[in-house]
Amino acid sequence: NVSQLSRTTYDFIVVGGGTAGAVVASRLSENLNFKVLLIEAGSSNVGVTKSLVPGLFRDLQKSIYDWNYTTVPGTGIANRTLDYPRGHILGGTSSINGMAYTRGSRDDYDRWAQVTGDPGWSWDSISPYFFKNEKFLNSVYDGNSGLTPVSDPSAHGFNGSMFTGLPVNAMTIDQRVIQVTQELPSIFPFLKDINSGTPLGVGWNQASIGNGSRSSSATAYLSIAATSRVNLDVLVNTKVTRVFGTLNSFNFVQVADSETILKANKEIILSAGCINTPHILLNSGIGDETELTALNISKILHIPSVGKNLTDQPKVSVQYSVNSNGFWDTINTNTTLQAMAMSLWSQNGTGPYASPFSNFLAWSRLPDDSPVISEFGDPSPGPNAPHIELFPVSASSSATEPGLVGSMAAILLSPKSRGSVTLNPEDPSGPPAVDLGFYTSDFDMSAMVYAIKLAQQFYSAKAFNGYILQQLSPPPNSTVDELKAYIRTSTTTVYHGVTSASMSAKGASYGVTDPDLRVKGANGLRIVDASVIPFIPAAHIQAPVYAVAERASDLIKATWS
Ligand SMILES: Cc1cc2nc3c(=O)[nH]c(=O)nc-3n(C[C@H](O)[C@H](O)[C@H](O)COP(=O)(O)OP(=O)(O)OC[C@H]3O[C@@H](n4cnc5c(N)ncnc54)[C@H](O)[C@@H]3O)c2cc1C
Repeated sequence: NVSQLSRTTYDFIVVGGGTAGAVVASRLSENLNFKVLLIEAGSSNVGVTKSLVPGLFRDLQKSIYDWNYTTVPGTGIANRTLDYPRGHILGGTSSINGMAYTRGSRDDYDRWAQVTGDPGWSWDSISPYFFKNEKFLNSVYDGNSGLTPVSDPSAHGFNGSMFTGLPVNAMTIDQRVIQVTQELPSIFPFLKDINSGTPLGVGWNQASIGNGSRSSSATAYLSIAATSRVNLDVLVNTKVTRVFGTLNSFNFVQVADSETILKANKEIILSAGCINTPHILLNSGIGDETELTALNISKILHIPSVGKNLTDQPKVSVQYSVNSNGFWDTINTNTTLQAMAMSLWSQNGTGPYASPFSNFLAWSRLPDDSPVISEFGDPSPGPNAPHIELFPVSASSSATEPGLVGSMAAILLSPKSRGSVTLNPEDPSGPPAVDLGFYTSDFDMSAMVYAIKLAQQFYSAKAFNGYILQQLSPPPNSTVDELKAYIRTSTTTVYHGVTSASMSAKGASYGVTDPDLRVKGANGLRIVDASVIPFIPAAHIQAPVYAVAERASDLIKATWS
């Protein structure tokens, strides 16, 4: 609580104790001369058991641990709205996410370096930060099929902060997935390690789970730092409403429901995530001047890119009836099994609840001679980067429709479409308008049609004979137009929003921060979270965010040491 703080002036104030913010606060407070304040709008993660149990991660959505955003109706998705969860708890979205831990391709980061003019963002430069983030655990897989999940040890850190590892529970289709890589190696080659920098093929999933429990930025970076360092204060249940100061020294923070103004002598670091960081900036008068004026917000800095270019990856599911109960559906439909799973997890972190949603991820590129690329161009950063991700799940894509169903999620990793975060004119300080812009680019729609066909190819391998009975949705033999209609009416998202306050090259006429993540034109204000990512990587986003936060911490320390 603000009134309990022993001081109101710090060296650094980190706004948002989420994935990135917890890392930055923890790393900065390693220097005992720095007084650091971390402000989180949500509650503490301590005692929130559901956040620790991997198999219960969906229960955190639409709870008090979620900001509960909803997108605006999307023209490309049949005017539907989508839920847009964001973590409202220490650890932020890393405390509620699906825990897949993937870095993307080396080409993704080399493009970041190229567009920002900073070689420090290249794959070779940022890789040490991936290693610094992770403590890869050798886990034991419980399958009796003779399979052993594999990874490449040279691609991993073993002494970092956050637990990562391979699957521990055998799932119904594991053996068949491996058979697909043997049967169709030219389309679905086996990939030894999904985090090697060249993620093309089918590999064992890696997740931010250790000893059966979720590892979040709060459990990994804050639990020890916050309790043992007198130079780090953590405020929870405290919402920052705006930041202000002079352009030479942007160093004051205002919070809701308090008269107290907090001051950062050195820097304010905004880590409120891809929706709330632009929301705070806009409410602070940093954004497009015309749009701010229309909302009666005094312009402090004209930066038109604030809230623009929001990028996310659309997801569609292909569903099948299958002849045996899948791993998750068996549990999701049976309360006795659920109680047993919880009991096993509570005793020693084992059992089905110690698992993420899928044991495999598959990545693929559109062929070089694809008509989709010749017609619309190639938005991917290079030949090592997949356009499509598939993850096969031995369950329905929706926990609310369980049964004898298997599904394949098809994700477009390299969308061309862009959305936005804008203030609600009726209530600028209330929830912003989140527009994902899905399928406003024709590339995305055509690439998603290809992705569905790729998913069908996967499950039509002989390896699935005797398991897959019938394609349920989209209807088998759908025409391209029917597939497009299915895509529009069933697309959801993987919640990987980035780029809403992007970094760009020094002196660039677009972008919000310089490559060192300082807001252009405002001394003392930095952004460190998913918003600054200049192009979405072919990845689930937490590992990239962790690497950004680790590097940013070093940049900030170097500035002030
Ligand atoms: C349901 C779901 C599943 C996902 N699954 C995966 C997955 O399996 N793998 C993966 O890699 N990624 C996944 N993601 C995405 C990934 O977790 C996020 O992209 C990433 O964690 C974002 O990190 P961040 O630091 O930018 O923001 P966050 O982690 O969201 O941190 C922002 C923090 O700031 C706080 N905050 C916001 N506004 C204020 C304010 N005004 N005042 C004070 N505090 C504030 C928030 O409460 C939050 O704690 C998933 C996301 C969701 C929603």
